[in-house]
Amino acid sequence: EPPQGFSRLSDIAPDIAQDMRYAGPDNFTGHPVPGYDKPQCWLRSDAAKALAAAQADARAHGFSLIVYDCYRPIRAVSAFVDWSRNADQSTKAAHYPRVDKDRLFAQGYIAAQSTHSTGLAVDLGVRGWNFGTPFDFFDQRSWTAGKTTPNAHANRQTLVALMKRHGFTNFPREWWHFTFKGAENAERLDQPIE
Ligand SMILES: C[C@@H](N)C(=O)N[C@H](C)C(=O)O
Ligand SMILES: [Zn+2]
Repeated sequence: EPPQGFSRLSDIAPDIAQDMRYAGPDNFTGHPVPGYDKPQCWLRSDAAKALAAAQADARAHGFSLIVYDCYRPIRAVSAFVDWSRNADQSTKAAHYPRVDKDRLFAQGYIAAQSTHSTGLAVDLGVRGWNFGTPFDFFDQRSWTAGKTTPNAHANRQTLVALMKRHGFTNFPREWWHFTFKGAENAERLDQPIE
């Protein structure tokens, strides 16, 4: 069960697609991440309701959201730190071709104290849209205002504007990462998603 004050996004917004990357091997570590025992999006209920409103807004404009990560247990963040210090480079080409993996935290692409652990951050895109780079491609080309095609730039701007209308702020180094109001000072949790 989600912690007190949290909801399963599937209960609040069942038509938002979920591709929970850290629950399986298709992520920058190349393995399922500790703490993600089920491929479910959990969020603080206020953020989940705001995301449901964003999805209704998106639908009214002819598109639909897909989430990649929501609440992230602290143990998962610890696993990311351990991964950044090990010698495995198998995901470098797909996820961090121009950054040393042990610099990903210092460069801001992964947080050692993540707002995801509060349940007030979400990584997402739009079904069928091209954003110029894939989710979790840690590179200047993924910066929201970074160099990309006109279409991808327009898609990023549309997503940022949509999310802003519903209380979410984009992280300028990752077009996919958004935080809801209050995320910086909220409690971080370690309950696994199970
Ligand atoms: C790792 C990436 N998906 C992400 O969420 N990055 C931010 C900075 C975080 O780890 O909180
Ligand atoms: Zn994120």
